[in-house]
Amino acid sequence: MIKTAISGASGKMGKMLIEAIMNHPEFELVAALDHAGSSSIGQDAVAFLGKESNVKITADTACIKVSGAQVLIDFTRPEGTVGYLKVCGEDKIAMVIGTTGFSAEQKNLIDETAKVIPIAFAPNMSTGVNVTFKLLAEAAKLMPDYDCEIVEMHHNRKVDAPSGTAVEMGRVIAEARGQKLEDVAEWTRHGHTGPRVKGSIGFAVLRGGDVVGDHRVIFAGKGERIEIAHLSASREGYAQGALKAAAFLIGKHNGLYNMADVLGLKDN
Ligand SMILES: NC(=O)C1=CN([C@@H]2O[C@H](COP(=O)(O)OP(=O)(O)OC[C@H]3O[C@@H](n4cnc5c(N)ncnc54)[C@H](OP(=O)(O)O)[C@@H]3O)[C@@H](O)[C@H]2O)C=CC1
Ligand SMILES: O=C(O)C1=N[C@H](C(=O)O)C[C@H](O)C1
Repeated sequence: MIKTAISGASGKMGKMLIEAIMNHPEFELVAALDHAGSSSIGQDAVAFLGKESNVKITADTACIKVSGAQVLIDFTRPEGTVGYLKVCGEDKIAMVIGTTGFSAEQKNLIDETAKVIPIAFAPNMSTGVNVTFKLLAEAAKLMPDYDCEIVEMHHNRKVDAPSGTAVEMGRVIAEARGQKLEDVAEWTRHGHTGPRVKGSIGFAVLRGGDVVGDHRVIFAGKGERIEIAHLSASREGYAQGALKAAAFLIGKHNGLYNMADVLGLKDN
């Protein structure tokens, strides 16, 4: 059994992960965390499923080690992840990080912590999105002159934009074209923008309702367009991917891994 701790236990992904663990024969929930101000502190971690367990949601990060957790799965906020990185780095506990919206400095901290523990870090843990990254790299190479635009839509509670997935799609496309995303990204357009900058990658962000996560990449050329889209109908795929990542980390050397490593999608 893989002894697993979940942070952000009362969040949308936290609950999805706890449910996935309860239904998985190889995983055991040993700790559930949330931030000190959360109204969930002290509640049974599986109460939302109408069940009872001996795991109560706590803000006390010491419980990760005390519970015997082998891995912490974190879907929270960057500032929360930073705190958990410190604890897991000190206590030598592997981490799966699904949180998005990190600054360059915070990403650097993930890189540094991966020198002392194994970390799987990905803005999207679904198989479909990670296969889509590969399709996008191929499309970008085959259509170097096509205008590329990335459109994403998410629910009205999402706090970071563009989504981590959309940014990663942009990075994959830019790198396939031998560019750096920061050099070619058009993050927003408003007012008299002038004509489209050749070679740029444009982003459009939509927010509304309970949309789980839609990503559409458009390659537009003369008289034609190719669109590659991924649509999530539930969070199940993200949770199952995170459990695959957690299982992958057990026994792995320190280092930073992504879902291509976990799913065996790396080019040889
Ligand atoms: N990699 C992937 O496949 C996916 C990534 N994500 C990312 O995961 C993250 C969480 O998404 P989601 O579950 O939808 O978000 P939610 O807001 O539903 O859940 C986040 C959880 O983290 C808690 N939290 C907030 N601030 C902190 C903090 N400083 N320290 C610790 N915990 C904190 C929240 O508490 P409270 O509710 O009290 O604020 C809540 O319990 C986002 O960054 C999202 O983009 C989401 C889906 C898939
Ligand atoms: O916040 C979300 O909901 C999601 N966040 C991730 C992202 O920013 O890419 C993954 C997915 O799109 C859902």
